[in-house]
Amino acid sequence: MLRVAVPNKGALSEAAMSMLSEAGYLQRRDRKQLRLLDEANGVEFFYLRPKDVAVFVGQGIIDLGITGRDLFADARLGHGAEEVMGLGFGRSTFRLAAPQGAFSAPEQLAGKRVATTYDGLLSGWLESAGIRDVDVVHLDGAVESAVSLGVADAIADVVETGNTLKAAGMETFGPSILESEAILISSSEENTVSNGAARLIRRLQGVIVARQYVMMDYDIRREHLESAMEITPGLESPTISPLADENWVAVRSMVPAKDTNQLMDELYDLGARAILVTTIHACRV
Ligand SMILES: Nc1ncnc2c1ncn2[C@@H]1O[C@H](COP(=O)(O)OP(=O)(O)OP(=O)(O)O)[C@@H](O)[C@H]1O
Ligand SMILES: O=P(O)(O)OC[C@H]1O[C@H](OP(=O)(O)OP(=O)(O)O)[C@H](O)[C@@H]1O
Ligand SMILES: [Mg+2]
Repeated sequence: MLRVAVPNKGALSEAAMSMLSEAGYLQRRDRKQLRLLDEANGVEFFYLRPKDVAVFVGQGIIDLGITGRDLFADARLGHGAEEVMGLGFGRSTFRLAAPQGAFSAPEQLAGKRVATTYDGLLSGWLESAGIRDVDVVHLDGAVESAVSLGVADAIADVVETGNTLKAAGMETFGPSILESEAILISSSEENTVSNGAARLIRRLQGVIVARQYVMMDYDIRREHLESAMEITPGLESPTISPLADENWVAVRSMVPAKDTNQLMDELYDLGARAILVTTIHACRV
């Protein structure tokens, strides 16, 4: 039986469960439920603290898990587990921040105190950046208050909209330490090719593609077909069907959802007509 860890609370929990539901797996209804057996799919789900997911998968107790790339890096597992793929939700950036004007470069942190919830991630980055003698202060949350309360000179934290930092009168400085999103991790490479795991990975890939692509249909005169196919090359290659009027063909192609309007404008300018866009409910790529 494949064992899969899912965040039980926090920023990633709901989105992780709805992605698994979309992929055809049973998910818990009760927020207090700690495990759930999906017998039909041969998977047992364990609902764990997102920070602990990496630990269980790293020790091989659980085969696959969903967590944040920043949380995974923070666990500093070395070869214990590996990232299989990004899941396209829970995006954030891990940044240094301090009161406006206090610091302009991370090198200035030598000899200073930096508060964070992610000490493993921060210490690893400071080491690799060659910034020594930084006092990393561990806090469990509300890190933005650390400077005004006098326990630190700067902080390192998750930034999504930047509203929390702004409200605390702080600004980011230095480079982005990590671009994070929800990821699928695996306890070993062999594990990802076992029957149940390979199927779960394929299903999640299908959900990601169904969310990122739409289906575009249009009619175009034959002489413009080649240029049109350059605009909508599709995943493999577009489907071309004959029309009753033999000067025209119908084209069907998957295109990135975010480019929809731009592509419709380009196709229209080329002479395409009856341009239709439909969402993809599910797919296997
Ligand atoms: N706005 C956000 N705030 C916090 N975490 C976010 C945000 N957007 C995305 N994430 C991601 O969610 C994960 C943090 O999950 P976690 O459950 O620890 O969040 P949390 O809301 O801080 O939970 P808690 O504070 O209860 O520990 C990280 O991978 C982080 O990058
Ligand atoms: O850039 P923003 O969109 O403002 O989001 C980032 C903030 O959200 C998270 O805090 P959370 O609400 O999880 O509280 P916590 O610090 O107590 O964990 C994170 O730690 C930042 O404080
Ligand atoms: Mg938090």
